[in-house]
Amino acid sequence: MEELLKVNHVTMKFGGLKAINELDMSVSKGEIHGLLGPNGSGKTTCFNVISGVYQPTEGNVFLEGKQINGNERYAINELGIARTFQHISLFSTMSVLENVIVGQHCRTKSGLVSAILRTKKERQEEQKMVERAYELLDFVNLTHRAGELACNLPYGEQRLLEIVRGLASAPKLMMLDEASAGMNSTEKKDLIQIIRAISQQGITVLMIEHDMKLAMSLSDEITVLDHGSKIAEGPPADIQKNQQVIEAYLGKGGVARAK
Ligand SMILES: Nc1ncnc2c1ncn2[C@@H]1O[C@H](COP(=O)(O)OP(=O)(O)OP(=O)(O)O)[C@@H](O)[C@H]1O
Repeated sequence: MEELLKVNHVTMKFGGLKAINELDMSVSKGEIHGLLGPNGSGKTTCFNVISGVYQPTEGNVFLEGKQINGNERYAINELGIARTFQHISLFSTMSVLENVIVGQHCRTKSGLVSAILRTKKERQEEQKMVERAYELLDFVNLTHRAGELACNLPYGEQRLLEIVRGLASAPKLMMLDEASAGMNSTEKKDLIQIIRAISQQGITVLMIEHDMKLAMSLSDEITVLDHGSKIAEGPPADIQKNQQVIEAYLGKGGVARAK
């Protein structure tokens, strides 16, 4: 399959700590790729490097063969990468609809002058953005919440709103950082359908996930980190029986006890 994202020999140091250590990872176009690993193994740092929150200490990140590290976050979003955050990061005092409209910002064409003068072109574009925002809200069954403040939504719906805000930028790659965290089992079932539907739209998904069942059932490919290094990669069936992965999660003592 054609490669969409390439993480090439990336190291990310914080002082003396190597949060990521010479990581190579490849995500193919169209796949759902799980990024797993125990707490503190470097998953979120990896997301932060890919999305431009951090510049890697060493190595490079490529999207469709083009180097993207060195760019600002907004530029990386414009190039086609959207993400959600482990700790929900919405514009909490804006409405649900406004949050999705803001997400489309990097795809708007009208410049500052037309925005101030509110030209016909600008009004038409605004109308299109509202229509598209409603379509996206409908996609995650949040249309009825459009006028509410984002901060008033229940936790699970805030997570969905973060996803559609990301989708609003029409990404090639959607990165989900623990999208199912704090969701109940019904919400998780809905989330699984939503992630599959995102993938069916041709958007590649890279997701950090602590719910093993969810990660194993959704992912086409999985990369596992431990202490900042890649310890395994492959399809879920291989990962589930990989001894190094089992030890990373359970510890050697835990493996012995489980036997
Ligand atoms: N900005 C930072 N400054 C210093 N250390 C950091 C920073 N960000 C992450 N770290 C450290 O890097 C290591 C990897 O953290 P990271 O959050 O990437 O792990 P994770 O796999 O996402 O963990 P979790 O599953 O608990 O979210 C940890 O030891 C963490 O304390």
